[in-house]
Amino acid sequence: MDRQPERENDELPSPAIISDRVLVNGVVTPLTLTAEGELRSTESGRRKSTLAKEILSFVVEGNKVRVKTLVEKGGGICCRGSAGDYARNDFVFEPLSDESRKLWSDKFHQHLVSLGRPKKLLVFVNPFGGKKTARKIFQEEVKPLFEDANIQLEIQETKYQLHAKEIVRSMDVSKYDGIVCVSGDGILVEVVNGLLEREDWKTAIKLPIGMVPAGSGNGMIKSLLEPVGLPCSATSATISIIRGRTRSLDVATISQGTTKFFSVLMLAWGLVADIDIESEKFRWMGSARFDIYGLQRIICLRQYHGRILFVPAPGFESYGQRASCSIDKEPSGSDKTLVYQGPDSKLENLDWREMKGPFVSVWLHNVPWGAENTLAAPDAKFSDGFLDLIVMKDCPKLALLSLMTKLSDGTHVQSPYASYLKVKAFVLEPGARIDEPDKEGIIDSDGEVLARGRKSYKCDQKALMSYDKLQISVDQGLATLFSPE
Ligand SMILES: Nc1ncnc2c1ncn2[C@@H]1O[C@H](COP(=O)(O)OP(=O)(O)OP(=O)(O)O)[C@@H](O)[C@H]1O
Repeated sequence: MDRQPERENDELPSPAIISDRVLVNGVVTPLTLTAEGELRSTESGRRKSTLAKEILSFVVEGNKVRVKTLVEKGGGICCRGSAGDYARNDFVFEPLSDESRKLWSDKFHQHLVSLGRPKKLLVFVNPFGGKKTARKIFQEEVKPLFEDANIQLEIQETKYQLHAKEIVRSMDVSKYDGIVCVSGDGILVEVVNGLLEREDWKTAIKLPIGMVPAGSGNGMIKSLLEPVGLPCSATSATISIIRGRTRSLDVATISQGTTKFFSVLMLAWGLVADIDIESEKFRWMGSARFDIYGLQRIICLRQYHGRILFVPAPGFESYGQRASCSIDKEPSGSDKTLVYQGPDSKLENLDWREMKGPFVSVWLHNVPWGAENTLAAPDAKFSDGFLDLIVMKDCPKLALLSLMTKLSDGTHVQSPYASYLKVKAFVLEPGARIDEPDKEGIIDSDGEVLARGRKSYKCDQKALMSYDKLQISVDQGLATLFSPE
């Protein structure tokens, strides 16, 4: 049976920027550049086919015009309509006259300028992150796309821990339209902390940050790409950066006295922190280390004394009990007041609630995905001004095991053993282990160990904070990310 010619666009047509008859492979073909940036060929005004979803750049080569474009991967009849990944493709055509060539060239130029794409980016590549493939990913998948889009790059490989933060703290931010991290989430956190430790942090933190997944924890980019149906791939991430769309991101300030850490992903204490950090010793297992060590931690389950206090978001006021004591006023920033000190909110005046231990796990999340396979906080939003809090108190081991398997689709938060709520501010008062009271735990934020308690894993190593009370408040939409939408 004859297949009818495919009508790609039964939806409302996008207006044309330019429509003209041109030569394609020696055949006169009607060609249209739409306002949405698609290149289409149109025959008899009826049959349409999309030749390119997006234009990266163009060059005039003699009589011909070469357009560097993106096409939907596997596009065509079988994959039509799926929000798939993209592939690079060159499309060459020959306008029928000099005037026509000039017109096409002007229209392409105007179109590309109108998109407001970044022109110059500082790119961090962490050759050490994840499976140590960042350099290869950058060279083979990322750099060619940026080059095709005529985006100027300044490339900086990170040479040691906190190298990216050091550079960001003193760089000339006015030279760039954004910072790109070809890494895991660790470099993103360094960049945010570096920007907020500058005297000009108010403007610096508005510089858009882009992520290209090349680490073992790629929670931020997964959180950006997954909701729009894009795969968590270097190509999708790079295209999102080229397009130049941005969204704002909440930043949480974790403080202990005058010591501060700025977090964009999560804070964990108890089971999740113990698995995250202590499983390091099984690094050779790859990502299986979390499952294997997780299993061990559940079989020999630890519970911790302690207390959490929180300011619930509207609608979550029934969680916990009214706080039995007031919150101390934060010490003001002493001699370092030039750098960012956290949000201005007067925490001591808010309506605090509390939960008392023992706790199995306390987990705060800023964005939905903690890693590519962990939908930690399915309701988390990038800039709602709240953190999602997941608390596990007493929980049978079998139920905990089944919860572990639900992390991949986020249904663990529906468990009767989990409390899942949104908070505006939070205080953690971590205590000792129930079974061995001379031992304490670990507090982990964005993959960094913030505090190591007495006799905890690698407790002889220095950490930023002590295993003691710490306070968290959220600054709504403080940072900016390159985003697919
Ligand atoms: N050249 C380097 N050598 C060692 N460490 C580095 C180097 N460059 C950066 N780092 C550190 O590597 C850490 C992890 O980086 P990143 O987030 O890119 O990878 P990851 O694989 O997701 O992290 P992890 O392996 O810790 O889970 C960062 O905290 C950063 O400070």
